[in-house]
Amino acid sequence: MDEIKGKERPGPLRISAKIRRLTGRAIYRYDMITPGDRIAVGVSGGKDSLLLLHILKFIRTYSPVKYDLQAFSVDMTNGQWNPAPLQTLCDSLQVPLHVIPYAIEHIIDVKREESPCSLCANLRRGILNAAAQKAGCNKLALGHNLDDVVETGLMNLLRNGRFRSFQPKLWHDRAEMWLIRPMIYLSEFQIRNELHRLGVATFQHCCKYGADTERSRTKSLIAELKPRFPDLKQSVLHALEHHAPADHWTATPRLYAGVYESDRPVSDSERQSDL
Ligand SMILES: Nc1ncnc2c1ncn2[C@@H]1O[C@H](COP(=O)(O)OP(=O)(O)OP(=O)(O)O)[C@@H](O)[C@H]1O
Repeated sequence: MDEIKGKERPGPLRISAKIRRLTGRAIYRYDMITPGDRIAVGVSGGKDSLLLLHILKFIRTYSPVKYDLQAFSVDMTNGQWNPAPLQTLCDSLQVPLHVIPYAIEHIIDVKREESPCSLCANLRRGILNAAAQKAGCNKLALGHNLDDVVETGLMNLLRNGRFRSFQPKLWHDRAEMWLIRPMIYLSEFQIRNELHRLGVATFQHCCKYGADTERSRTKSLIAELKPRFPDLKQSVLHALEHHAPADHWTATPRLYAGVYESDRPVSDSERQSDL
């Protein structure tokens, strides 16, 4: 159980103006939602995705753009996680819930994976895409927040030498599905505060790999830097959104052994940079 405690209340909760504004900005700027969308929300029972579900449900009550919502939860323990609290919440919001049991933890254990978070996220995405497509959805909404954006950007920069983070909106060819991330402008702090204010409890099972990962180490690094660079997260976000072509270093293309330097094959580690 997460530390946020509270009680469930029926119906959509009234989301604060600031949270609505920041979510609305992301949705508008990246054209995330259009009339008639059938949106699958990936819900883990954790803080981000629970707030995302509440936000999308609430926005729907007043937005002229009408869309359908369904919740999808991958049970990574393959049946040992209790989905009852999530079911109760979804019933109160009148959002259909699909629980998909899958032995992701077992797969990670067996593979002795070096970067379990990356494998887990990829497996989960595939499972969610397939389930959402089967249920007739055309978009999958995930609860990545501003901290996730910044951590991913810095991890890629420091580990892979490329400054990039995940996209706010992305087309998945194989699943024929849009992936949208409406919470990219919300910090973890704002999300926790909003859940406290709303009195929403979280009920995510704990990941045994969560404590010591590349992401948790990057989080600590950002916390260390924060006193010296109070605007660090906004600066990283700004850099991602305003990368100017004029900032590129444009080398003169040269042939090496018949291959242009710019056409050289991309290595595996570079390819895995979308953590
Ligand atoms: N087991 C799951 N089932 C369905 N969707 C999931 C699951 N785990 C994560 N997601 C989706 O992917 C997003 C990013 O996952 P991540 O592992 O980064 O979780 P997180 O930052 O802890 O988010 P949350 O607080 O929602 O668990 C989540 O916000 C959620 O939308």
